[in-house]
Amino acid sequence: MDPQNMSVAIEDMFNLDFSIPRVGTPTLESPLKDVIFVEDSERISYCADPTANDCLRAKGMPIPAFIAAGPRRLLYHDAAWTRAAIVTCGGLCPGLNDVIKSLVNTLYYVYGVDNIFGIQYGYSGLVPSFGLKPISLTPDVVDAIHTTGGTILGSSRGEQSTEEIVRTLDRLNINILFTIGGDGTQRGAHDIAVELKKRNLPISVVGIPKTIDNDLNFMDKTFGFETAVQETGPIISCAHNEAKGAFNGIGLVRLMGRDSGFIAANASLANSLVNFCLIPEVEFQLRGEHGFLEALEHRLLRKHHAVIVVAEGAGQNLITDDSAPQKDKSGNILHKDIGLFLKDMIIKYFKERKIEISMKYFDPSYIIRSTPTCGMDSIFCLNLAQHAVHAAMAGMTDLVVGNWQGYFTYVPIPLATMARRKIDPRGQLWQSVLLTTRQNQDWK
Ligand SMILES: Nc1ncnc2c1ncn2[C@@H]1O[C@H](COP(=O)(O)OP(=O)(O)O)[C@@H](O)[C@H]1O
Ligand SMILES: O=P(O)(O)OC[C@H]1O[C@](O)(COP(=O)(O)O)[C@@H](O)[C@@H]1O
Ligand SMILES: [Mg+2]
Repeated sequence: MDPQNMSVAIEDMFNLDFSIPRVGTPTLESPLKDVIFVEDSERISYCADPTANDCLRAKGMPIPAFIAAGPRRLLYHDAAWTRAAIVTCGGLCPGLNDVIKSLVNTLYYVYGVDNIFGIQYGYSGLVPSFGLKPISLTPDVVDAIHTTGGTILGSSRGEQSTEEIVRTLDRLNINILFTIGGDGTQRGAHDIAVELKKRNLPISVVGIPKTIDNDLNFMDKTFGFETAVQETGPIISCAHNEAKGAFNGIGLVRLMGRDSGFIAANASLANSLVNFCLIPEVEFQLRGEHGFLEALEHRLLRKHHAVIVVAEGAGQNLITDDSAPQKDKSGNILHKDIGLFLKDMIIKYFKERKIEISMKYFDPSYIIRSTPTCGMDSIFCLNLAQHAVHAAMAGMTDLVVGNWQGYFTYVPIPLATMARRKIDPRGQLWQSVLLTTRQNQDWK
């Protein structure tokens, strides 16, 4: 089993439905030549261990497995008549433009779809009262967009009426909607797919999962994550330089990670200059024998410098101000700022102890997420988009493209969004962070 994935209990795995719905029966011969078509019966097992699967088989139990991604021999949508729309929602993430470009190129060059529309500013672009007209997308328009960060379509948060979105898709004669976004976006995409089914409208809704926090379920990684980790390199290096450049220097770096600390944990491994990594999944105390501040003091006495990486969702239980919890327009809880809180607490603690320190604080969150992708991530975006187009043309709907143990998969949206993926404190990733930072050496 995935040692990092605590979110879905193994006993619940057997009750899950891995099948992907279709908007209709595919009957059209695919125009693709010289490719290896994938049958719907081809599966990617959830559990990589063949012995475990044999055990399940022997007991007559179902083997949890994803439908394999890839081109289908028979299509539902007729390329000549197909009108496809692409929307990007939620926060920015490296790779949005790579995905848009690859969707357009695959639709246009591989399948021959030449009516492709970009929906502006997220789901608001599908609500007429916002007055945002779809823009026409061609290979020429998207030619070099992968070299810039952000999204050429714009994005947004905030609730929009599913009925209105569906009415717009119907009025625009859209056959396929590609939704590039995180858990919120894909929940919205599922609502759209349900409403389309209710109205008997054969429009495929296919998601490409975006989350810089890497917290979507049933996928090993999401696009942009690798770039985000890479982008932390120069910043952590600067924090280290600042920390070493002064007696008792402290470099404190706050990274994104609302509820899951994957960026912070992986950044601590990729840049093994980090001495303390704090994540939402592992609670800690500030003061007392087992407190973080005592541990930091212990470290400073030994080495006279320290680099701390804190994920934005870490230590929320420590911030006990009376202000009401805040939410963003999409209903996501806005965490209190653990970075600034820790900075103040550290300064106060050492002042009380009359120990001179030099505190340097870094918050690179928006710098990291608005950059273009790095090499492997660009390839990942390209592949995700190609598989999204294969699924859509075959008439599949209500799915996101995933990647599981190196294989591309089609994941039903309700599965991908049923729970948030988090770091298992007993799993290999966190254990490796502890071995690398050796933070428990100071932190008893
Ligand atoms: N539970 C939900 N059901 C339907 N739509 C949702 C839901 N949560 C968010 N959305 C919509 O999806 C869009 C993006 O959601 P958001 O949470 O901001 O970003 P992300 O997709 O990155 O999680 C917003 O327009 C939001 O209204
Ligand atoms: O400031 P914004 O635009 O609301 O976005 C910030 C949030 O977006 C996130 O990056 C999550 O976005 P993802 O959907 O990409 O996972 C959080 O880590 C962060 O709190
Ligand atoms: Mg989200």
